[in-house]
Parts: sequence; C-alpha cells; structure tokens
Amino acid sequence: MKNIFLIGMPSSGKSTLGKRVADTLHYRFVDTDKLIVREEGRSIAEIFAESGEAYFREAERRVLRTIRPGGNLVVSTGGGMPCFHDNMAYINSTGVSVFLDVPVDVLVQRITAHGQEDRPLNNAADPKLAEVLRTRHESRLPIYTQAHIIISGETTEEEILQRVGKYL
Ligand SMILES: Nc1ncnc2c1ncn2[C@@H]1O[C@H](COP(=O)(O)OP(=O)(O)OP(=O)(O)O)[C@@H](O)[C@H]1O
Ligand SMILES: O=C(O)C1=C[C@@H](O)[C@@H](O)[C@H](O)C1
Ligand SMILES: [Mg+2]
Repeated sequence: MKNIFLIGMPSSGKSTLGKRVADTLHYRFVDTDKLIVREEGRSIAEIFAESGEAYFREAERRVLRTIRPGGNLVVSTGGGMPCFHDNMAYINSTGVSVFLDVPVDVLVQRITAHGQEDRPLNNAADPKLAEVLRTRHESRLPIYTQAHIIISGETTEEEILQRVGKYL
C-alpha cells in the first residue's frame, strides 16, 4: 500500500479529484493547504500577507515531512509545494506521484469562474492572470515532470485510478 500524491498547478483539480480517489480506495485524504490553514489558524492569503511566502514554504516543507511511506493516504499538495526545498524528492520517495497537467487556458477558465480568494499567487482579479500562470507553469514543468505518472489534459478520478493501478 502506497501513498498517492497529486501535484500540479493551481486549479488543476488536486483537491477535488484527490478526495474522490481517496473515497474510492478507502484511503485517508490529506490536503496540505488545508493542514497548514488549520495549523496556523489563518488563511493562506493571511499567511502570505502577514508572514511572507518563505514562511509559507517552510510550513509546507514541515507538513510534508509528517507524511511517512505506506500511510495509505491520498495527498493533495499545494500547487507550489513540489517546487520548493527538496520536496519533490521527498514526495517521490514517500509514494506514487501524479502530475495533473491541465492546459493553462483551462486553469484560467476555472479560476475566473470559481474565484480563488484564498490563493495569493493566482488571483482571479489579476488582468495578467493568464500570463502569470503561463510563466509559472513553464518554470515549474521541470519539477512537475519528475512525477511517476503524468496525465495530460482534463482528467477524471477513473483515469487517475487506472494509471496508478497500472503503475503499481
Ligand atoms: N476535472 C475537473 N473538471 C472540471 N472542473 C474541475 C475539475 N477538477 C476541478 N475542477 C474545478 O476547478 C476548481 C479548482 O479545483 P481544485 O480546488 O480541486 O484544484 P487544486 O488543484 O486543488 O487547486 P489549488 O492548488 O488552488 O488548491 C474547482 O472549482 C473545481 O470544481
Ligand atoms: O501555486 C502556488 O504556489 C500555490 C498554490 C496553492 O495551492 C497554495 O498553496 C498557495 O496559494 C500557493
Ligand atoms: Mg487544492
């Protein structure tokens, strides 16, 4: 039994699909953004504004290291988590990683449609949102593509289950 980590850009569906995969497999579900918010007693936007991004990235590093191999967990990571410290190496040694590679145009549509008030680095009101996301996607790809499994395009819970099953 292995942990399953979902990684990818903001709004790629890590939290939504991660919960569904966990329910189907009867695994526990962990969302690292939510763990940090609970631990800190404040929103991600507040953490960034009051303590800065470096503080948030350190909290991510710490929370990630509470996850041990073989925990039967589905972990939805924060969008930037794999790209800081040596988090991607830790993820890959602690479970199976799945990169949800959703096109940036789709991310923009989702963020604009649903609003993401608590996401300081992808603000729906930013007129340059598409440009910002495109640049970030490109710079993060070398890390995201270290995942064991890469699923390109909009995906489903079934596809994730099938690809993980085949990989294992
Ligand atoms: N496969 C999908 N098809 C259509 N909409 C989706 C899909 N997955 C997620 N969404 C929608 O996109 C939005 C963002 O999804 P979600 O919160 O799961 O992304 P995330 O990767 O966890 O983002 P973040 O990094 O900001 O936490 C939600 O409103 C969700 O309903
Ligand atoms: O892409 C990012 O760097 C982020 C994504 C979110 O999940 C949050 O972890 C936070 O808003 C930062
Ligand atoms: Mg999420």
